[in-house]
Amino acid sequence: MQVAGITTPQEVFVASRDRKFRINELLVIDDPHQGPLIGEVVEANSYNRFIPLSIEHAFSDAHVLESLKSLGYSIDEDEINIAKVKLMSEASYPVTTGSYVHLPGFAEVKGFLIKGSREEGLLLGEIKNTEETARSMDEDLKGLFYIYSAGKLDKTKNVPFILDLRSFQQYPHIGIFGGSGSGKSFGMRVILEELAKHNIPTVILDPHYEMDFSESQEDIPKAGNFKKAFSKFQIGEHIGVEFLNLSKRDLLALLSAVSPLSEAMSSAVEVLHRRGDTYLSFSSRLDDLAQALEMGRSKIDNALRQDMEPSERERFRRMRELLEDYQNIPLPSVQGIAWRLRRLYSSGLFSHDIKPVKEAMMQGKLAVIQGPIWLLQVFSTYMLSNIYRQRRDYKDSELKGQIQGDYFPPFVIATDEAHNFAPKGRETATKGIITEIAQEGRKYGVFLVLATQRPTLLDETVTAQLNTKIIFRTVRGSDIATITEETDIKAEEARRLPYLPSGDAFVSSPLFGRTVAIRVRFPYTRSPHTQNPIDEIKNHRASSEEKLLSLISQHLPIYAANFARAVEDINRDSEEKYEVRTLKETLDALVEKGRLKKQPSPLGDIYM
Ligand SMILES: Nc1ncnc2c1ncn2[C@@H]1O[C@H](COP(=O)(O)OP(=O)(O)OP(=O)(O)O)[C@@H](O)[C@H]1O
Repeated sequence: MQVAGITTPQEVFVASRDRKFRINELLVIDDPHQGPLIGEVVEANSYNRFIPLSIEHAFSDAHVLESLKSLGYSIDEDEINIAKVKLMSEASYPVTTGSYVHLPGFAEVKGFLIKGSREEGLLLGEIKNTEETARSMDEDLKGLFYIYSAGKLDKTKNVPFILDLRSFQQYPHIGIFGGSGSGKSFGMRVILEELAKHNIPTVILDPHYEMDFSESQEDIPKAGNFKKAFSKFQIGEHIGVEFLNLSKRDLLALLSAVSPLSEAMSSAVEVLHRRGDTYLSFSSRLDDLAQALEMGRSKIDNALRQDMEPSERERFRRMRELLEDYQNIPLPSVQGIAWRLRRLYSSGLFSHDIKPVKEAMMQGKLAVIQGPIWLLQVFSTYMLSNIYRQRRDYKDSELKGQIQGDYFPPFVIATDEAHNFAPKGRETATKGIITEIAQEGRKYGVFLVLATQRPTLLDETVTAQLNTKIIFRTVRGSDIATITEETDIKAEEARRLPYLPSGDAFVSSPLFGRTVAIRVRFPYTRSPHTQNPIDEIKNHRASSEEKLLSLISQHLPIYAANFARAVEDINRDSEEKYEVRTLKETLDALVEKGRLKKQPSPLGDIYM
C-alpha cells in the first residue's frame, strides 16, 4: 500500500494492488520525513481495466493516475484499490507521495480506539473494521460481548467501543438518533444494561412499555441476570404525586400537562391554591366556588335564610366567603381547572408518592416509569424537578460545607421519544426541567440519555448540550441536515446514513475527537414486545385450544342429545359462557382438527 497523487496535510489517496480497503479502518502512513501518521479510510473503491477510471470522479485526478504509473501500477491491466484517507491529526506538511502504508498493530492506534478502561466503561459495541488490529489487542479486551450480524450470533472479533463512565463529568449527555427500526431501542437497552452493571441510579421514562429487563436472550450463554437490577413502576398504580407537597408552579405544570391553561385559569390557580392544601381541600374549594359563581350572591343569601343541616349551612357560608374573595374569577376558568384536576385524580396520580422511585435509585437500580405519554409528561415534570432539586440541594450544601439532609446520589435520566418531552418551538410541562438539566446537570452529576427518531423536532438548546451522539440509520433529509450541523460527522459518513444496517451507528464524541463507526453489541435482555405478531396469534391460538381441550375433556363423553346439560356443567366449571350452538361449533372444530372424535349413534352424535 502506498500514498498516491497530490497530497495535503489532512488527506491522501492510498493505492493497493491486492488489498481491498474497508471504510473506517485505520492505516499507518510511514512518511519518511514526518514519521508514522495515522489516518482513517473514508472512501474505498476498486477499479480494473474493464471499467476505466471515471472522468468526474476525484480518483481520476490526472495526478493520481500519473502517480500510480510512476509507482509501477499499470492502470490498464491491474485491479487497483484506492482509499481516500483522512489523517487523525493534521500533519505538519503535505504527506510524501509514495510513502508506504501499513495496517496498524493495536499498540500503534490504541490511543485512538480505547478511551476508557474495560472495568469503568460502558461496553456499547465494537469498532467497525478493526478485526486485523484487534488480533494484537490485550487479551482482556478480546471477545467481551456478542455481536449479531448476518443472521449469526458471535463473540466480537473487533476492538471494543468503550464509553468511559468518568468522562460523563466532562461530557455528560448522550443523544441517540435514528429512524424507525434502525436499532435505537437496542442501543438504548445496551446503554441501560451497562449502567445497571455499574449500579448507576437511573430513571427511565418508558412510554412504550418496553423497558423490562427480566427476560434474557436465550442465545447468549451467561447473559447475566438483570431481574434485580431494575424496578418497574406504573404511574397511578405504584407511584404518584403527593398533593400536599406541590408548589403552585408544580400544580400549574401538572394541570397544563392535561391540557394547556388559559391566562385566566393560570391566574385563578395562583390565587386559589393555598399552602398546605390537600387534594380534597383544593378540589372542594373549586367545587364550592363554581357553585357559588353559578348561584350568585342573592340565591346563596336566600338559601342561608332557610332551615338546613348545620353542615349544609357551613357549606353555604363558605360559598359566600369564596364569592366575596374571588368574584372576579370567571366561572369557565374554575370549571376548566376542576376538570383537569379530576382527570389527574382519576388517573390515580394523587394516591401515591415517589418514594419507591427514590428507594430504587438509592439502591443503584434502574427505575422504569411507565404510563401513557400525557401522564408520563405530567408525572415526570414533578418527579424530575423533585429529584433534581434534591440532588442539587445536597450538592450545594456539600460545597458550602454545611450538609443538610440525606445523601442523594448522582443519576441518569433516560427516555425514548425525547422530542415529546423537549420539543422545538413549543412549550411542554417537561421542557423546562429537561433544558435545565441539559444546561447545568453536569455540575450536579445528573446526566441525560435522550433518544429520538426526529432530532429536528428536539429543542435546539437540548440538542446542543448532547455531547455524545449515537447516530443510527437516518433517511429523512431534514434530520440528516440537523445531524450534520450538530455533530462532527464527515460528509462521506452523512451520505452513508440512509444505508446503515440496523445496529450500526456513528458515534460522535468529543472524547474521541472524531466520529467512530460502531456496531452495537447484542443486548443481554429483550423487550417484552419482541415476539413476532404472527407467532403471537399462533401461540395464543394453540394455548387457548389446549385450555379448551383440558376443560372439555373433564365432561366427555358429551351426548348431542344432552347438550343443554353439558353447557351448564362446563359454564359452571369455567368462566366460559357457552350456549348450545356455540358449544356444538367448538366441539365440531376440535373434531375437524383431530383433537376429538365424533361417533354417530341412534340417539345422536357422541363426542369423545
Ligand atoms: N445491535 C443490534 N444487533 C443486531 N440486531 C439489531 C441491533 N439493533 C437492531 N437490530 C435489529 O433491528 C431491529 C429493530 O431495532 P430497534 O427495535 O432497536 O429499532 P428502533 O430504531 O428502536 O425502531 P423504532 O423506533 O421503530 O422502535 C431489531 O428488532 C433487531 O432485529
